[in-house]
Amino acid sequence: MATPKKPRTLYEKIFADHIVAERDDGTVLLYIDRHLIHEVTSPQAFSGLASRSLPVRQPALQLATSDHNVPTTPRPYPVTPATYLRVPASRLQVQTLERNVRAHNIPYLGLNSRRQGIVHVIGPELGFTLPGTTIVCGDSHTSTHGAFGALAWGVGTSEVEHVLATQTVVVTRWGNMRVEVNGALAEGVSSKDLMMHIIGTIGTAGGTGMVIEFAGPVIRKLSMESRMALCNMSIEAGARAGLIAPDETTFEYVKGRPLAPTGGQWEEVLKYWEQLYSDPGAHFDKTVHIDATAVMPTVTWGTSPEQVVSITGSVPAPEDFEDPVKQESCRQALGYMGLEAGARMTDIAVDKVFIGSCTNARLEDFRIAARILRGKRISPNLKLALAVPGSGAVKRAAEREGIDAIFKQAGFQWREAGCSLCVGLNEDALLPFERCASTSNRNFESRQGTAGRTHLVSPAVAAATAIHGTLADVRLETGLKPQEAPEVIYSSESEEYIESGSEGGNPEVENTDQPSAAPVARSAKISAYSTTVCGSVAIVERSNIDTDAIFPKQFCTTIERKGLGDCLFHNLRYHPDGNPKADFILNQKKHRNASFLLATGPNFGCGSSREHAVWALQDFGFRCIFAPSFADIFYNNAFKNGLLLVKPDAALVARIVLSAGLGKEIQINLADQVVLDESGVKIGGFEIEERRKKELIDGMDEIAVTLATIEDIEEFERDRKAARPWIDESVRDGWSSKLAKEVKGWKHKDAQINSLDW
Ligand SMILES: CC(C)[C@@](O)(CC(=O)O)C(=O)O
Ligand code: SF4
Repeated sequence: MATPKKPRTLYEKIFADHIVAERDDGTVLLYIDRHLIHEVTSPQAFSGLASRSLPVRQPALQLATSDHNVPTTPRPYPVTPATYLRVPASRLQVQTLERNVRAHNIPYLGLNSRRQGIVHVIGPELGFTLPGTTIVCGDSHTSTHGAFGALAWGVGTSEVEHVLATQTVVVTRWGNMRVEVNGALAEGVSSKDLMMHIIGTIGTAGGTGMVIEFAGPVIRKLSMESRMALCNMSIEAGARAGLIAPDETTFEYVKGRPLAPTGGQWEEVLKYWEQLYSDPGAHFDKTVHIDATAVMPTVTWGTSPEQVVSITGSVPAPEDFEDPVKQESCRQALGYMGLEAGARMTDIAVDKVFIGSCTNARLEDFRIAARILRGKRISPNLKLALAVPGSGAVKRAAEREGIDAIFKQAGFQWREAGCSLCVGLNEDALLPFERCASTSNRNFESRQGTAGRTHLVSPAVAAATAIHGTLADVRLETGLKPQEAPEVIYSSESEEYIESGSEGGNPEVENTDQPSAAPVARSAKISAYSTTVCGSVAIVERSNIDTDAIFPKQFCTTIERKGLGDCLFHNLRYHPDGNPKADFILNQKKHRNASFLLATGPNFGCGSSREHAVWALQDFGFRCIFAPSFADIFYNNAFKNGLLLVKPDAALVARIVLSAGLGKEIQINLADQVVLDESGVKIGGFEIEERRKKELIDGMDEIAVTLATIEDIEEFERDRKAARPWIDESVRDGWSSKLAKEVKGWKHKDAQINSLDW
């Protein structure tokens, strides 16, 4: 009798189908079916490839677009980046991408394409995103694509280079987390509110090291667009990826999309996709139960996506939190946001309203907002109400329905597609101290503009807010009676919702005692870490130090990876006039050459995948960062560049703080895993995965290691072609026939989708 198969989670199933090789060091080489590329996180990867004279292994499995830097003002077609992009750095970044995609024959939807848009909006729209596939992008919101039952996650630029060269990435196995949502969402409450409620419940590090599968009756009822908004913000909960098992809603959405399988292959594919669910009895390391009925329109009051409150609530006070770290974060956030504890959310006046971003710039979002805006005018106190569709396709579809007219009549500006005010890399940005209700995903300090203040909201709340000029309860606007639910207090991780699995444990550190791989011939090693490192320690008393704080967005337009030290903590370090802030630690003479940074709060490096944060820390001179915990993408990025990250225990923190307080230096010896005081006396030890330690000490070149076993990839590609031919064929057919025809019919046909000669 055959032994029954161990029940597997959806994540485990997709993962298993993409294993190219399991390495002795516990890592897995995973095949990537789809790679999305944008202009901000790819230039350094392409230069890396060029310096090795390597080709892109699978051009047809890439999809590139320019989205972050592009102006959203009217486009004078045919658009020439040289004149349309007025900011030189942005122009250079877009032109660099265009040069790279041309050189490597990568499908590209640029400014002249009617399908150009935010990378996470166009992937699904085109049918590039398919259930059961693995998808990566140098962008943390790649989690969006998990809405289709695709294993999709954000990677850093080093990994982008690895994917371009090998169509694989090196990963460790992540944990399984299930967020089960029961009850029902009330009217006026969206998946965005639900996700902010979840983040408020589990915290911004609640999903660290985990893939979150969203399940339960509420999820099943959500449209694909709402599922995308939900999965999009999984990264704001710290998760590696968000996942929803595909179902009829998914298949319906995918069917007929230009790059989706067609004909007889569709039936074949469905058979495979219908197996994509977590088996009954599959093990989850952690399960969170959410009662959707308790969710109200939810908004953020602070500078971290976990700092949420329902729209009927008020701004909390530091004393409302038990945890001293949270108290301090609250104090800092209130100061930054210019808010008084106790103020009612609906009394907070805003200067700007933004409906857009990869979270909420899809047709459904604009339909919902239009229903509220119809026949109304925005409040006179608003300086700007901005509607930025996520893609050209969303824009045209909305225009066909007359949605643009409703927005314009209400006083909104109706723009061309792009990331826009989500990150303000183009000209759409907040001025200092301006307050914005934004449907985007990050309320980090200075994210939307230096010293700008962001409140994250749903599209419905954004529309109601635009009308009132203050944050507004959309349910009152639409005549809905707010449900009588007790207010949820998001004071600390609400343990009663969370159930731990029987095995539990930290997935990142599993397999640490595996032997390491034998050294392989290397060509471009990262810096070795073979000797004791000494230096002074700079202490930053903050939690959730996000990569927007470490490397502010205005510098993300660089195509360099060197010389970024001056950008480090720029907004905290310098006044807007460029003068250093005397009280910031790195401006104090003794810390200008600091080698160590100690963050006292958890979740260092959360948020964006920008590897620039690591490059800047290193360029400043930091060799090691101490923090209670790190966000996953940052953790990977750091080690891939040779930056040591250490999670010290409380005793070691105390000793380091003591040394720093006395103005003394410390030393770290990685080989022995010890921290020493200035005179060489041990003040503590630390844990580190064996493989990470070895890589740092020996130096490593991951691409060379993978290329040394290229036969494994070739073999996997042969097997994959036999077992799941649709994965490649659907994109090849789509690009060369359906989309090619469409591009020909398009009057601005100059070079939008590269001529692909497959
Ligand atoms: C590239 C960058 C601006 C980014 O899109 C990257 C990311 O989220 O990983 C962001 O939103 O911070
Ligand atoms: S989070 Fe904002 S900047 Fe990043 S991809 Fe999404 S829309 Fe663009």
